[in-house]
Amino acid sequence: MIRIDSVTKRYPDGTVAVDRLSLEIPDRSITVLVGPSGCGKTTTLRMINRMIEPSEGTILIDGVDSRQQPVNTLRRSMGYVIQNAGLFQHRTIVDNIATVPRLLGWSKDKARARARELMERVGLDASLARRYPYQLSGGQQQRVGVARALAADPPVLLMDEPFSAVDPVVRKGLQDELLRIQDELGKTIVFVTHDIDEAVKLGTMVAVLRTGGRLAQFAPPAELLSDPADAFVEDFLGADRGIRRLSFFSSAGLDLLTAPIVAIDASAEQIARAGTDVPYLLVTDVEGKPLGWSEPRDLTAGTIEPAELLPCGRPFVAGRDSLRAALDCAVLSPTGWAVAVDAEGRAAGVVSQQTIGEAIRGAHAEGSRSSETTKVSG
Ligand SMILES: Nc1ncnc2c1ncn2[C@@H]1O[C@H](COP(=O)(O)OP(=O)(O)OP(=O)(O)O)[C@@H](O)[C@H]1O
Repeated sequence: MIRIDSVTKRYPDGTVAVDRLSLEIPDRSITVLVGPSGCGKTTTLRMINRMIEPSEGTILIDGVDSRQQPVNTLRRSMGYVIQNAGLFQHRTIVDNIATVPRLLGWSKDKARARARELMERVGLDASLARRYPYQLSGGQQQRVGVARALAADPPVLLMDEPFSAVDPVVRKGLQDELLRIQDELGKTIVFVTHDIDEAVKLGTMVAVLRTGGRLAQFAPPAELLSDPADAFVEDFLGADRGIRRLSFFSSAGLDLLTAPIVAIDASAEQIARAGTDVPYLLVTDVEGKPLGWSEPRDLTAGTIEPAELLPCGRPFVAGRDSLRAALDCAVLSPTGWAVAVDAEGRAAGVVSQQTIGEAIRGAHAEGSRSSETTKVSG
């Protein structure tokens, strides 16, 4: 839908912010522009909606040169979200969100109804509708910014570091919300960030730019992590690239053991049978939810005290979470074994660090034969 074709931006003082950039931005997915400060991300984004005009090259929207469209029509087909949301301080939340529909000539009632619907969609409580922006937290304001950009249902969303000013917990919530909205609405999103973790989490495709506005690599995140194009990209991805790549491998194939799991009301015979050739047993409550670890010889039927067990730590959800999540659980576990649970939080099995290590080696070997890796949650 959006094709950037050999675009250069030279500012009047001679600064080349973007240098012969070509990118095919796929429809209905999130394309992230990432790179160090000053590498031309914002300039590129603003050239898409013509807030900045390219010096050379063309930008095609649905195959048509963007310069052939009236600039107002073009901008209304592209929602725009910036850092700190950029809300109108003298307007209520509902009227901020209704801005573009009102400009398009919708009645006040219809525009406000649409705004209220969008508040719900971006996770804002209806009670905030009559407030003013200064009466909202940073994260809430950012949600209003997203709702405002979506108000006229534009096919394209341009987002310039929208979540950079909020704390990491709120930021994660906003990122998850964006992925959910994208799943539901299927917008074409171009997202600027300088945070590679955010790029890897959100991007279907990630464009890494280097200073001087040149493209270093354009690839899906899994490929970026497995095959960085050069030393610059490798450096930008950071030293823990290998660990991060594990987020793309599912825990579904892990060999989970169920034998070393006993319920708190287990009989002496059940404990003896479970503990024959494992160093630790996982004790669960009567519903099967993990309570903690114990060496088999320390367990006596009928007298198991949850407070005396070794903590079992955070479990991973079997099949849903990634190998990275499974490894993290094992590394943090006092026994070196990770606990897998089902969607209801009941123990689904246990797995040792060693088995996870073997699965990782297998996944890497498989991954190097096929680049068909998709994102896994957790
Ligand atoms: N109006 C301008 N006049 C001259 N140079 C400019 C202008 N706007 C931006 N630049 C320069 O162009 C280059 C790219 O700027 P741009 O804002 O696109 O980068 P960025 O990657 O978005 O940076 P950041 O992550 O710091 O926001 C920088 O060197 C910047 O100083």
